Amino acid sequence: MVRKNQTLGEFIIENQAEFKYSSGELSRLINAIRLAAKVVNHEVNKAGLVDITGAAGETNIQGEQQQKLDVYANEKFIQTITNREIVCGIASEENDDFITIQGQNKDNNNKYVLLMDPLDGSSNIDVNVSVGTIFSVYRRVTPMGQPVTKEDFLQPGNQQVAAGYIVYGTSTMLVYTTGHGVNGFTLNPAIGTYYLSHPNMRFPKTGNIYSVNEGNYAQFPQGVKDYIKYCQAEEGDRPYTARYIGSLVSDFHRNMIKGGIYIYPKSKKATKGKLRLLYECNPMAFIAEQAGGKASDGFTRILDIQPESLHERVPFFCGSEEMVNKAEEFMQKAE
Ligand SMILES: O=P(O)(O)OC[C@H]1O[C@](O)(COP(=O)(O)O)[C@@H](O)[C@@H]1O
Ligand SMILES: [Mg+2]
Ligand SMILES: [Mg+2]
Repeated sequence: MVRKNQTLGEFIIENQAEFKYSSGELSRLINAIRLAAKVVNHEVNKAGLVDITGAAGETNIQGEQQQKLDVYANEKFIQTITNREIVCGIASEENDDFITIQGQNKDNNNKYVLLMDPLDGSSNIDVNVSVGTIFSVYRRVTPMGQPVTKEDFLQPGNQQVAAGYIVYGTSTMLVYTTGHGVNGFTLNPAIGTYYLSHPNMRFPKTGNIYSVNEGNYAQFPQGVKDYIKYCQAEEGDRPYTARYIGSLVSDFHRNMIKGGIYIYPKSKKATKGKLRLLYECNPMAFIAEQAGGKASDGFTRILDIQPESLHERVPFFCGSEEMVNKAEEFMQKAE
């Protein structure tokens, strides 16, 4: 049941009651994510002060320089969720391999695995531009009691039981779905409580915003070049407006509210695109579809792609349904 300004805690409890067989584990997991996000939010708000600025000095498996806030957020989410024994495994952008979580009695009786991008939009941390956290949850496929395996993480996105993101922007919001629509909660920092500020979020069917890093234009596939030219043409309701923050979460959030499309295509330097299927594209695609939007790699529905490795990348076209359809049309035509 949805009531405006309901707190996130109330929403979780009231919505769990709707699922007769629910054991409360997913609710406890969302609660733990809510808590970890508050801790990380506190540090994000200090970005710019010496101790939290700049590189951490390590390179992650993506070959990217880890920022101090990448490492901090990763540790806080893993710690908060491990301490509460709610999942049997965690995979993160910042960890080479998945982590097995055992209960106090060394058992493996938790049924969910969590995949996450602890800090999204890392290039924006030190320049005071909004960043985020992205998460995705699956039921394990291996039998209870056994340690998790890669198979528990390499599930197609259409098997997700929950997905969401936190955007640390002008305000801090937690937006998530459990497959029954998308709801957004804004944090009141004075009292540390999230309130339901955006019930039942929906992507407008179309819009006039396109988000793509045009600096890579020369390297883009012909279909993407043609679609960008289409967006810029002086015809009908075009030209559209170009908006690109460089934080997937923030660009997605704006486009979900105003109507728009975000594209991170493959290019000569990024032959598979840049974004990671498991903890960036799958969760955002699940949210997009639950909000009436669409997500593909230009041809195939993101949620139907069978993952092969933890950190694999895919091209990403996501946003208002009619705009993604149009972009796909150009991709197919240029094939
Ligand atoms: O600077 P580029 O190549 O446009 O890439 C920006 C994209 O990369 C990302 O920063 C990748 O995410 P991380 O910051 O989590 O690595 C996205 O948030 C963003 O949309
Ligand atoms: Mg990211
Ligand atoms: Mg990241």
